[in-house]
Amino acid sequence: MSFFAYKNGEMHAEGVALATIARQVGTPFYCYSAAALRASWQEFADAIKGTNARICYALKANSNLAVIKLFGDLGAGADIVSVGEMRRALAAGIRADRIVYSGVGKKASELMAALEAGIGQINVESSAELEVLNAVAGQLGKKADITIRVNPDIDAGTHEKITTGRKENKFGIDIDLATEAFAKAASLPNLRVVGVAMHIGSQLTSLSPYRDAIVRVRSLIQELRTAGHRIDRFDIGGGLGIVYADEQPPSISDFMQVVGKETAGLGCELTFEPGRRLVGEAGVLVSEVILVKPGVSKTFVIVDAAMNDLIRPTLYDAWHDIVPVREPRPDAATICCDIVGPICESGDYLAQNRDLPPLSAGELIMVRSAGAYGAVMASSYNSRPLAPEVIVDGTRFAVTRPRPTIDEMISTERIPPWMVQAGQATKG
Ligand SMILES: Cc1ncc(COP(=O)(O)O)c(C=O)c1O
Ligand SMILES: N[C@@H](CCCC[NH3+])C(=O)O
Repeated sequence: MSFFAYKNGEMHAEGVALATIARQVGTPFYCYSAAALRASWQEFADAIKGTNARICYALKANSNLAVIKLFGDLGAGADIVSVGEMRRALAAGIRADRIVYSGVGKKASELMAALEAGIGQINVESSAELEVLNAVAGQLGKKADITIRVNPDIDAGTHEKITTGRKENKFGIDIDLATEAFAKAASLPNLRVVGVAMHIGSQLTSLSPYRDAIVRVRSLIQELRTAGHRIDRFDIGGGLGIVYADEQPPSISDFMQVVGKETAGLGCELTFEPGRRLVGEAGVLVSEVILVKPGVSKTFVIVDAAMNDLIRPTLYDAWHDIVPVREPRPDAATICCDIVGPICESGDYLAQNRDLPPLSAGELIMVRSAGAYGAVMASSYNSRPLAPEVIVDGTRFAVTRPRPTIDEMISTERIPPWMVQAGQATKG
């Protein structure tokens, strides 16, 4: 079921026409469907029913407070990678003990903030981090519950910039060095090892890398137990893919079956950290055509969303489906065009060589599957205000993060006093 569909010739998010939102909020804007978010959550919830497993939503995919709150209310914990994300999870009402803190480079000050807040699990990724965390926990008179994230050296078969489980990637401790790390952790008085973690990459469309990685980590768990370590939790990470073009990602229930089969008999509580799969298809980016520029070799449709709003096309050569907000006639001719933004970079495009019905200035377009790694990766390059975020729920909609004004963007900056004085002197 699509939560973004044409009704009466106009693209709607659930019961709200995108053109209505555009009139009120301006363009570009991100729009999320609450029903779509609930539906993707439900798929996970159904698949883990009756098992010893929990879902910690990976905030990095979309850290909009309303989105986090929606999942939190449905029972999600959170997977965070910074104190900023921790603050967001807590502000949205997720209990600290349901938060897992991942990340390859946590600073002592961040670890301290996490322990002070009572974060439930810290996934440690290096021997150096074990020592720092032990020292910080000691200062606070606390014992930190940790897992050690291992790097199982498995090719996830995804884009090279978002694969994380090969030994040449910076993440986790090499599985071959893991026993040493666990022994070290056990010797540190302020740490309590509760399990093992992995995360092999993002936008995975095949289950075999998960299977292969779990098989490796499973034998590690058995070895660790033989060596006397208590391993109660197995954090599988996130990574499940979504549809951008014609991918066929596995269903959540097939994924859970594979995980269930490969972890059977281990007696571990499982943690899943899905991000993209929960939010990706539940969000779109809406933009207005500024002008159309026919060229000698191609036609450029210049829109008011740019690489600063959605960086995925230029960063990962990612393909996002783009459709006009006003439904084209079924027999409408198409033209091949590049959909580009106003930024001063040739890499500023949302799509290249795309066949679309002819578009004209003032028309709206919708970029699909933009709910994950869209707004969170936006910048204000070229001093462009961050696009606002809107959530639709049935026939209601609300702006959850407004567009900042230019004044708000520049008002926190300061010109050093000596420059102000020098300027006055020059003028004088
Ligand atoms: C440790 C960890 N967990 C979870 C995720 C979420 O990944 P995804 O959005 O692909 O589900 C990531 C990002 O890839 C991650 O680094
Ligand atoms: N930012 C990436 C995903 C990175 C996953 C984080 N470890 C994307 O847009 O596909």
